[in-house]
Amino acid sequence: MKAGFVNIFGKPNAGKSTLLNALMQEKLAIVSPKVQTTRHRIKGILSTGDYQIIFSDTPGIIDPKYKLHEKMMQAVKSALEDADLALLLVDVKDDLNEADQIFSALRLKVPSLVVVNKTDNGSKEQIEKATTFFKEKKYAKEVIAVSALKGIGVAELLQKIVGYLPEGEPFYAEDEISDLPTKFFVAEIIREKIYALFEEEIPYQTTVVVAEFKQKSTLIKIRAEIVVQRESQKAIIIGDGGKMIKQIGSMARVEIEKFLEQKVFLELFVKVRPNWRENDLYLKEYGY
Ligand SMILES: Nc1nc2c(ncn2[C@@H]2O[C@H](COP(=O)(O)OP(=O)(O)OP(=O)(O)O)[C@@H](O)[C@H]2O)c(=O)[nH]1
Repeated sequence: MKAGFVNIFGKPNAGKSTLLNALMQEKLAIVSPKVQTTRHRIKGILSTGDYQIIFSDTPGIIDPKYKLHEKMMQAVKSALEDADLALLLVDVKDDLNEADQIFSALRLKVPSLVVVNKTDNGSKEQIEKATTFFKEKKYAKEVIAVSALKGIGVAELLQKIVGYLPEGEPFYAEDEISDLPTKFFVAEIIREKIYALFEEEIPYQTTVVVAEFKQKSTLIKIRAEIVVQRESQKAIIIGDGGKMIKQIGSMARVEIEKFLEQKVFLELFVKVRPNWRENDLYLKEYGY
């Protein structure tokens, strides 16, 4: 039996969450075309009869600009210290030198595999160039090209990962897929819909908290709060005659029901918490 911890690093938008979901064959991490969608370390636990891998998706590596960013980077740093293997993810079209600088600066002590992602989106030459480039780097044990989105190369990557895991007993029960509470995933699904429905700034000003999660006879009643920084943002989230918040609610409900495999009654409220991104108490309350 093999068991170990694998952490996924990379710049915002490299496709870390998509790769985690592809490896897990389950949607755990939310995905959006906007950068900095992931704010926490999300663990996905993949168990078979032969191995258990505990994957951890990290927020993209960035320079902290506000306190929420600092918390996000602490999540990256804490991930550096506790893995058996690191996956360094890079978009095939990214600036390779810049990615190299970021990966070198991590000073990883654990073995790492460079994963060149989005091969469906790159030419043969680009894929080869990126692969050759990273093969020469000291920190790269191996370089693997994948498309997380299309699932190309993901099974091969999984095989390689297992090869680097230490022998050991599983850390979690076989039916656990994450160490994060269900409430967290529900809030994340709602947050994903906000990323999908709103332009530029709104998603970054917003967080979601599940205030109530109750099993009633035939359904689960969920009350969630969408937290924004200003009244004007509240008005945008609600929309004309409540149009937008209804849309968030109906999109999120469909997906939450799929995730929980149960009928859900979802109530959404918007709360204004001035400057929550800079406030330690709020950040703590919202799980950062
Ligand atoms: N074409 C293509 N797009 C991909 C692939 N993997 C991810 N994407 C897209 O890239 C965007 C970012 O993907 P995410 O998985 O959210 O990226 P991330 O690295 O977790 O991003 P952060 O949360 O900002 O750190 C999304 O629009 C994905 O659909 C891929 O293999 N091919």
